[in-house]
Amino acid sequence: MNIVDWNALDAATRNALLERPAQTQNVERAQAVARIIAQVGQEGDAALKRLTAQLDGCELDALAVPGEAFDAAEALLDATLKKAIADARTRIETFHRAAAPQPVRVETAPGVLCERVLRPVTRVGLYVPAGTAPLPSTALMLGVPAQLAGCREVVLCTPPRADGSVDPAVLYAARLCGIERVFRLGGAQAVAAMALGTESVPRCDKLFGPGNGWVTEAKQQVSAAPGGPAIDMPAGPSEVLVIADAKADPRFVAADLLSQAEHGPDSQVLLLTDAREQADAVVAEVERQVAQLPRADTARKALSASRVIRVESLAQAAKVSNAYAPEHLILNVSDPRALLTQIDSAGSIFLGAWSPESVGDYCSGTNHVLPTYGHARAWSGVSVASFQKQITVQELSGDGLRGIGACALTLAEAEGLEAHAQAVRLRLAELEATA
Ligand SMILES: NC(=O)c1ccc[n+]([C@@H]2O[C@H](COP(=O)([O-])OP(=O)(O)OC[C@H]3O[C@@H](n4cnc5c(N)ncnc54)[C@H](O)[C@@H]3O)[C@@H](O)[C@H]2O)c1
Ligand SMILES: N[C@H](CO)Cc1c[nH]c[nH+]1
Ligand SMILES: [Zn+2]
Repeated sequence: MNIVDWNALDAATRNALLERPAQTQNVERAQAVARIIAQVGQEGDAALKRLTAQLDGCELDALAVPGEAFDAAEALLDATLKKAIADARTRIETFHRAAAPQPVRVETAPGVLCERVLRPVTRVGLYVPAGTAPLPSTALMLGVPAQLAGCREVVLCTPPRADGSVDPAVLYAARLCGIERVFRLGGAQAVAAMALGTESVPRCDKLFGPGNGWVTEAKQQVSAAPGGPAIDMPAGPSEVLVIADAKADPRFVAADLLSQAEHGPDSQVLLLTDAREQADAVVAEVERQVAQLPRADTARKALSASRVIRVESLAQAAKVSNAYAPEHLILNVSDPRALLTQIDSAGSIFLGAWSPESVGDYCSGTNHVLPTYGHARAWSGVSVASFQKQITVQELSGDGLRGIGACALTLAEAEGLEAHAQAVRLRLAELEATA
């Protein structure tokens, strides 16, 4: 890990430094994903089975996980893990319920009632990654808000293991969220199946979930197609940016950086510090800790695109962080609340020494499906609102229309839209005649 001084760099080098490794457009991958989507569209289940054999090394008779596999998964898991999944689920539900949008009902003028009602997206498709490692926590992060929103049909896809089975913890977490329609599908083919529908997999209105470059590319392609499903956001390879001052414990900082580096070779981790010794200490500590990780090779690949940047002040660190817009931001500084006021863009923020990013991944209660690639500049993480439509409603009494009708007439006439004006004028005349 090289250490660089932000203030010694020219503008072009600074920009290059804040680019994601996976951001450069991968034309070959985009074309391969387009071919996968086309195959699924043309051949349905037959293409899904062939692609699963090719890409996941798994021959499948049926794509759906059989009902008895859920019971078997529950029996197989040890009690401590089941309790951890259930406890995490409870906290995720507590936060998401509290943060859920509320209906609105307000009179904007006498006799003019405006409302917002909430309706679930009817049929949603969830993707739970399992390439590098199965992520049952992601099943909770998607399943809980889908359940709270009241989505009527929820299907979940996750890559199968070579023997055709699915990680039992994923099945257990899915069932805790009321999901029993699980398909043994991964990558772009899973996304294509949920977007287009096949003999087995229902076509979904909106797709959710993180994944590797194949999954993210596929989500973007299917949502861009005419009539394609909506997607939650581009939630690609994990990222963390840590801002640490001289007081931060370099062991904690290094561990936090490595926690996201171990996700995949194209993950990216950054450290910004205003303390020269802190940068040196963290680099040394990362070297020490990475060697002890089972996923040392993966983490080392991610570290090759990592950044350690010295800044002149924490205020400058906040500006650099805002420009990068990280998925996760850790403020490991003496007064994190003060620094928080200077942060504009991040998926999720962790304050102080005792808030490792890992707790957000699993069990503090916030959602871990978050925008990457800098999309945190404009997107938010998954929430109950992501699974809902917010529909506005208005109801006017005769007096209400009398009160605001002239305003509508003036604006319609100014826009030259006579039929708009007429729809108001006719009613005003009728009210006049019957008064
Ligand atoms: N942003 C977020 O909120 C968030 C949350 C959790 C995980 N993540 C990220 O999700 C990703 C999970 O990736 P993963 O690989 O572990 O699992 P994954 O399930 O996303 O991908 C595995 C699938 O990729 C497909 N695939 C692999 N190589 C392929 C190839 N050469 N051609 C076509 N398809 C291929 C296979 O079908 C396989 O089933 C990681 O990058 C992790 O950082 C992000
Ligand atoms: N850090 C990931 C989101 O970028 C989520 C996750 C799941 N399990 C562990 N981590
Ligand atoms: Zn993680």
